[in-house]
Amino acid sequence: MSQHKLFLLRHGEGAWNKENRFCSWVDQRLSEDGVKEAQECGRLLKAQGYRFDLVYTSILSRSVQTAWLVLEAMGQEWVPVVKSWRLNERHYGALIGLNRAEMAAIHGEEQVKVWRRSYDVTPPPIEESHPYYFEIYNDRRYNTCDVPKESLPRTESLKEVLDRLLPYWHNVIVPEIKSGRTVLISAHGNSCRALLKHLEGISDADIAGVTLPTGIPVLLELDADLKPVKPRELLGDQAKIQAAIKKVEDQGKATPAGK
Ligand SMILES: O=C(O)[C@@H](COP(=O)(O)O)OP(=O)(O)O
Repeated sequence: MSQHKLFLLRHGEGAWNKENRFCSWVDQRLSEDGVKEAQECGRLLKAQGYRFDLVYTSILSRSVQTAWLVLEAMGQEWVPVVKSWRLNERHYGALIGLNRAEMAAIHGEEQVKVWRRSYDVTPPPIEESHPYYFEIYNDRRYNTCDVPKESLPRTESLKEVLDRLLPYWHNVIVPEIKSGRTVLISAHGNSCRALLKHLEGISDADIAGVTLPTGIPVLLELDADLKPVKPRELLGDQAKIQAAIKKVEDQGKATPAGK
């Protein structure tokens, strides 16, 4: 029997989603379309009568901004928003800032798919010579983490995302859900995929086929042990959602659709 509703949300479109660049730990704000997606998401959730008690975000602006816009559109601005680096997007290492289509043209679409969607393949780490290294690690938000800055990742597979996310899930989020609070997690494509893998028991192979579009809320209905009682539901116009998923998948093609 469904005891709890949990909502996962990949933030609205960010500036680098539009440019088809791996954004990861670079702090980009939402694009104009991303702002609209987040507001639309809030309007949809309000129209369907949902109410949140707590919102969790990463410490990247695009997920925080999305949470604010959703709550504003729902008229629930008072709801607490709690942030943790453990919900950050996957650290894409040396791939950060690179264009996916250009990478596919150089390394092949299959390699780009392996980097983006496989469970346990780790891209090369980011080095100090990388153009975004100091922008990331000199940012004072990374002084606030529950691990020393030196221990923060320099690259991650999806498995490593799950490894750093699960302690936060179990110790911080689970007790709130079990105490009856309705939680929204406003995070990222891969941090949400990692959590979905855990909650739904998706195999290492099958997680490669799971892609989340921006700004679309995912509803999970969970039993008392936080096991899903039915398939996840992506809320909204299903034809538009399928088109949005295809658009994200096609970002890894050498010549993305529309070019
Ligand atoms: O890091 C990024 O560029 C995207 C994910 O990229 P892909 O795994 O889809 O390539 O993360 P998000 O926009 O959810 O923060």
